[in-house]
Amino acid sequence: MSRTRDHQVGLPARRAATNLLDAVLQKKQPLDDVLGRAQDGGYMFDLPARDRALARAIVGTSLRRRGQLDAVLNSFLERGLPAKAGTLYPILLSGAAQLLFMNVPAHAALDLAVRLAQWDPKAKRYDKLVNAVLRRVADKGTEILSKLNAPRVNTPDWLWDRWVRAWGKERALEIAASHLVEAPLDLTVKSDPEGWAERLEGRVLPSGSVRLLPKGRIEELPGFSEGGWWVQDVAASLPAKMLGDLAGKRVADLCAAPGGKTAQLLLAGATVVAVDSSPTRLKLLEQNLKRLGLAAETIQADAATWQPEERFDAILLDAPCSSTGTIRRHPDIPYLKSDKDIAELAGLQARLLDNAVSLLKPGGTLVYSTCSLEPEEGEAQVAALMARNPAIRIDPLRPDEPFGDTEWAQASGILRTFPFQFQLDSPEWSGMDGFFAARLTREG
Ligand SMILES: C[S@@+](CC[C@H](N)C(=O)[O-])C[C@H]1O[C@@H](n2cnc3c(N)ncnc32)[C@H](O)[C@@H]1O
Repeated sequence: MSRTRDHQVGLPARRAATNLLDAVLQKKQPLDDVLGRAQDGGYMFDLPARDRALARAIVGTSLRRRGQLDAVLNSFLERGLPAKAGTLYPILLSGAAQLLFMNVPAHAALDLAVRLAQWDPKAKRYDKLVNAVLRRVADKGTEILSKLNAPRVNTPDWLWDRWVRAWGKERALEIAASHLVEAPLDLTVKSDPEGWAERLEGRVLPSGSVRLLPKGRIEELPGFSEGGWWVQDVAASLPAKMLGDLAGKRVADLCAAPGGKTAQLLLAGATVVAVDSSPTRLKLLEQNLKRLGLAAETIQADAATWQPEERFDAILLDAPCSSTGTIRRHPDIPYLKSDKDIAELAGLQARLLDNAVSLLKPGGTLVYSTCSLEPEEGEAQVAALMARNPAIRIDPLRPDEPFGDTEWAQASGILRTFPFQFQLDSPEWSGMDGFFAARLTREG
């Protein structure tokens, strides 16, 4: 294949990556939304699987390494980035990512980036700038990178400051370092973890989850359509387990969609009422349960005000949150969320908690969880609930129950996980989402 033809072959994937980065970083759209749209008709709908995978890898690397890439680019953009330049910034960012972190040969990365600029009416007058800047990135970028603290510079200040305040500098660095590597794919299986691990070339984790390295579309993996398993990070599988054996119990799963925890509650023997305010997400939950051969009553309602006639033996409240514990999987979060979002979400979580408590039978159990590293959405939320409502107590994790003796169980009896935990033998196989969960009881 000639060099020109080779480059043309790589163009659609680069164009998709540029458009995806433009949507996330310049138009502030969540990556999952634009990728989702891509499947059914948007950015990548007509690309073969190999190009889709390449586009995703370019986008992931550009977001994970954005701080380093910006530092390198800025040192060659003497007058900064021109305004109103269309996709110029995503072209430079993704070009630098390919040169510095993806082993793409310089001639290919440069040629493709220049073509992308020429194709965009707003960026085309900067085609020579693209060529000049990326040439310097190829020559000098590695040297500049060697002077940077990668975990720190790839974490925006607003998150870095929060994590240092909450967890100290050492842990903040460990959290940030974990975000440089894409997360593995964890599955919760209905049964036979060893069998599924063998079929999917995965490993069984001590918790019973099966871990794989991400490969292609999830819907195409063996066992998906027959409902043998569902995708759920190992940390996300822990809160429902804190409710223990639920045989014969009536359980409300508030904020239930897409249903990973509903499925766990059903398999633990509960009769489940699954509540979510989003009709589209509730539909997804229904589809997921159907695929898994499970059934729950589903209700579309605002869980902050919902008042059914009967109270529940147990409640799981897996509240909407900033999701800063899932940045390994969602590297766009640092650039889309803010302190303001966290304050607003904390207000909603408090209202959800107050209503959840009112739905609990005396002596009943409530597990409150979030996939956030922010204490306002976890530890502080529970402390404030107990101050408002003296009948609520923490029912501490005991050393003799599953994972009660792990580093995730805190002295106060709550669960707190970090993305740098769960280290296996290589970074690609390691890590877990950052999660908070507390088991609470209502006395009287
Ligand atoms: C963290 S997700 C839940 C994940 C789910 N528990 C699982 O394990 O698959 C939060 C959910 O809360 C829902 N939600 C947000 N605000 C809500 C509200 N006021 N009432 C009910 N559901 C809400 C969202 O639609 C979203 O599906």
